[in-house]
Amino acid sequence: MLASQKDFNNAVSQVKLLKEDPGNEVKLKLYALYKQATEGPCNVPKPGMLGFINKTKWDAWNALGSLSKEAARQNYVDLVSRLSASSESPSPEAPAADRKQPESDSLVVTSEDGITTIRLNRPAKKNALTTQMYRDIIAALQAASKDESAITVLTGSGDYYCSGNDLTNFTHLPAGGLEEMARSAAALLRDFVNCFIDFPKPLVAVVNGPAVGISVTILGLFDVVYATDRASFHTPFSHLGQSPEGCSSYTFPKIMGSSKAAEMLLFGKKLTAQEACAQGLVTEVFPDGTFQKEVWARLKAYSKLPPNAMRISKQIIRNREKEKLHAVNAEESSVLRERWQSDECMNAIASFLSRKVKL
Ligand SMILES: CCCCCCCCCC/C=C/CC(=O)SCCNC(=O)CCNC(=O)[C@H](O)C(C)(C)COP(=O)(O)OP(=O)(O)OC[C@H]1O[C@@H](n2cnc3c(N)ncnc32)[C@H](O)[C@@H]1OP(=O)(O)O
Repeated sequence: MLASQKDFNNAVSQVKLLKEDPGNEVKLKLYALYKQATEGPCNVPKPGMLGFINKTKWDAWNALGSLSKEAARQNYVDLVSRLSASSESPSPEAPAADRKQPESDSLVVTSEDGITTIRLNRPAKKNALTTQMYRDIIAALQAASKDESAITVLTGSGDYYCSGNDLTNFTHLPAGGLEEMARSAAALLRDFVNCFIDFPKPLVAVVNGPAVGISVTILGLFDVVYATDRASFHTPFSHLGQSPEGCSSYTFPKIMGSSKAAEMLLFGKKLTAQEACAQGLVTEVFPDGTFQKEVWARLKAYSKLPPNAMRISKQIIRNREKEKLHAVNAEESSVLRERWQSDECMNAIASFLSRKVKL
C-alpha cells in the first residue's frame, strides 16, 4: 500500500526536525518529490539561464517525468524515513568488534580483510528466509553500510545459496488474520528490498548453490554476482500464485530483455548458472571445485582498492535509478499484498507444506 496523505504530511513535518543538514543534493531531491507529490509532473516554464537556483530546482522536478503523485509521495516518505534513521544513528563507523550480532543463528555476519560477509546459515532448510532472517539481514546491511569494510558479500552455508521465502512464514496467522499478515509481510518486504537499493558500497553475491525466489530477484540490485557451476536460478512465482519482487519486474527486463525476463518471471523457467551468465544476471561462473578459493582470492584483492573511490563510482552508476527502483519496490510489494490473500497463493503454499508439490 502506498503512503497516505497523512504519512506524507508527517514526513513534511519530520524534515524540519532533522538533526543534520542532509546536503544540497538530497534537499533538491526532497524538493522535486514534494512538487511532484503535491502538483504532479512539472508544468511550469523552464527558468532562464540567469535564475541558476530556480533552474536547478526546475530540472530536478522535471526529471521526475510522469511519476505519479502517489509514487512521489511514497518516495518522499521513504527518503525522509531513511534520513531520520541515519541522523539518529549514534556513530558513522561501527567497527566489526562492536557489531550487534543477528538475533538468530540463521545468519552469521563476519568482517575480515576489508570484507563484511553476511552468510545465510540454515542449510537444513536450504537457507529459506524466515521473518527473523529478513530483519537480521536489514540490520546487517545497515551496519555494513557504516563499518570499515570496503566490500559486502551475501552468501549461503551448505549446498544451497537460498530457497527463497520460507513458506511457513505464511502459516503463523496474527490476530488480524490473513489481511494483517499480508500487510505486515508487504511492509517487511519493502524495507528489506529498500536496503539493497540504497546500499552504498560494492555488494557482491557469492552464489554457492541453487537460488530460488527472492534470493534470485534481488540479484539485479547487486553490483557483482559470482556463481558456482552448480547454481541454478529459479523464480517460480506463477506456480506459487505470486508475482515478482526485489525490483525484478524492472531490473530483469533491463538486464536480459523482456522476453527472457518473461520466461523466468511468468513461466518460472529455471536457468543454469551458464545461462544466467549469458543473460547478464551472473557476472562469472566458476567450477564448483575451485569456486570458494578463486572467488575469495579475487574479492580480497578487490577489497584493497580505495573504498571511497568504489563508493563514489557505485553512486554514479546507481543513483539515477534509485527513485525509480523505490517506486517499483513499493508497487511490487503492494501487488504481492493482494496476491498473498488469493486462493491461488494459499493453495500453492498448502500444497508445498503438505509435501504434495516440490518446485
Ligand atoms: C507476517 C509474515 C511475514 C512474512 C515475511 C516475508 C515477506 C517477504 C516475502 C518475499 C517473497 C518471496 C517469494 C519467494 O521467495 S518464492 C520462492 C519460495 N520458495 C520455494 O517455493 C521453494 C520451496 N522448496 C522446494 O521446492 C524444495 O525444498 C527445494 C528448494 C527445491 C529443495 O528440494 P530438496 O529435495 O533438495 O530438499 P527438501 O525439499 O527436502 O528441503 C529440505 C528441507 O528444507 C525445507 N525447505 C526448503 N525450502 C523451503 C522453503 N522455501 N520454505 C520452507 N521450507 C523449505 C523443506 O521443507 C525440507 O524440510 P524438512 O526437512 O523439514 O522436510
